[in-house]
Amino acid sequence: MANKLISEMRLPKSIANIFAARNITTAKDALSLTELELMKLLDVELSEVRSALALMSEIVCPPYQTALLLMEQRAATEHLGGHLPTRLKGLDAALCGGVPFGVVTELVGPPGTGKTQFCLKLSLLAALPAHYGGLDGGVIYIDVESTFSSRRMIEMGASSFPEIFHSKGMAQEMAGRILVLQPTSLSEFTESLEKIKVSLLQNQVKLLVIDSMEALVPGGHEQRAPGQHPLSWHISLITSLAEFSRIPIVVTNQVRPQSHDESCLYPFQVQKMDRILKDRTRYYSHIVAVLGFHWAHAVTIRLVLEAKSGQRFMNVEKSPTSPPLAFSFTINPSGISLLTDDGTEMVVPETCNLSSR
Ligand SMILES: Nc1ncnc2c1ncn2[C@@H]1O[C@H](COP(=O)(O)OP(=O)(O)OP(=O)(O)O)[C@@H](O)[C@H]1O
Repeated sequence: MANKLISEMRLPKSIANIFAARNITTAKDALSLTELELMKLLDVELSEVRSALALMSEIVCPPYQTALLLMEQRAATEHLGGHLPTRLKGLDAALCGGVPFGVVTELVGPPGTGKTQFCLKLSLLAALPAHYGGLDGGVIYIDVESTFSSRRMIEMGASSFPEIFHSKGMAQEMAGRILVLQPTSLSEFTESLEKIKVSLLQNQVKLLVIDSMEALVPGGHEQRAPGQHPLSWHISLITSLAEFSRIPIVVTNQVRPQSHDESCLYPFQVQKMDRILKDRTRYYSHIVAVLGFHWAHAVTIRLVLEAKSGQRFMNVEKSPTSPPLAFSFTINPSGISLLTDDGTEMVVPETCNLSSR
């Protein structure tokens, strides 16, 4: 902005010409001099200098917004916002209604903890007719690990919404709204993403699932220079897709420790749970998201799924609306169920302290 040309600022011609004659061509050139210096240099009255500077400042300053204006804008675009309710009462309360539109939500955890089960249920909920609380839309499910199971999804539907799934043709209709892509390589994944903007519009997509990103880059946890990660382009595209389409984007991943030192391990990687409970902050403080810092910052909500001693936990590890909370859950024919709607607040002051590493 400061490099804007004075000749394009519609100053009175007389003073604009003097600036040009003194070789003061940009707003930056003029605004870095004092009023007195300008008076001397341009040989004009103080009042003329002041009005020229005022006009330039107005043009080059980024526009400010009041909190009231921001609130009004938010209210006006509320219909573009919103949430996909997960139907897990405590989690929806923590997330102010469910998985938010327009941002990336990450599910992380080791194999078998329920990430895919959660994604299948969310897909079903997005495809469900609006009068049953769904989004009545299409879903694009990028199934990198080939773990998508339509049979399991219909089982979840029939157990959770028997009135819909037992009526003739509804299971087929719901399943028909979910487009499954199974890229087998990073280049196929790249191709799918390149075409996705059009598919989102054509199929009235209300949810995009990627299960999982990390599976695309073996050794993706290795530390690389910023911008050198093989998924850098994909990460930027996914965040911009979320903003552009205003739909929820859910991505599954794994997290790994940066070192083999046990103090840097994630709770699910530590054998003795009591050690974690004693010093939970220590374990959480060293998390490094498997796709690195670029990804860590691209994610607005991170839910960590873990299983220990036969018990499963879902932790709200990063959220703009909730403190770190832990919910215990089970997986049953209808999908994921919370054992209690009240989450346990976790004392994890350094949970989001990824960048400090
Ligand atoms: N019908 C069902 N009833 C109860 N539990 C089930 C059912 N189907 C699957 N599960 C449970 O779901 C778990 C698998 O979850 P899921 O496939 O979501 O794991 P994941 O975290 O996605 O793993 P990965 O990273 O390997 O893909 C299994 O441990 C199994 O116990």
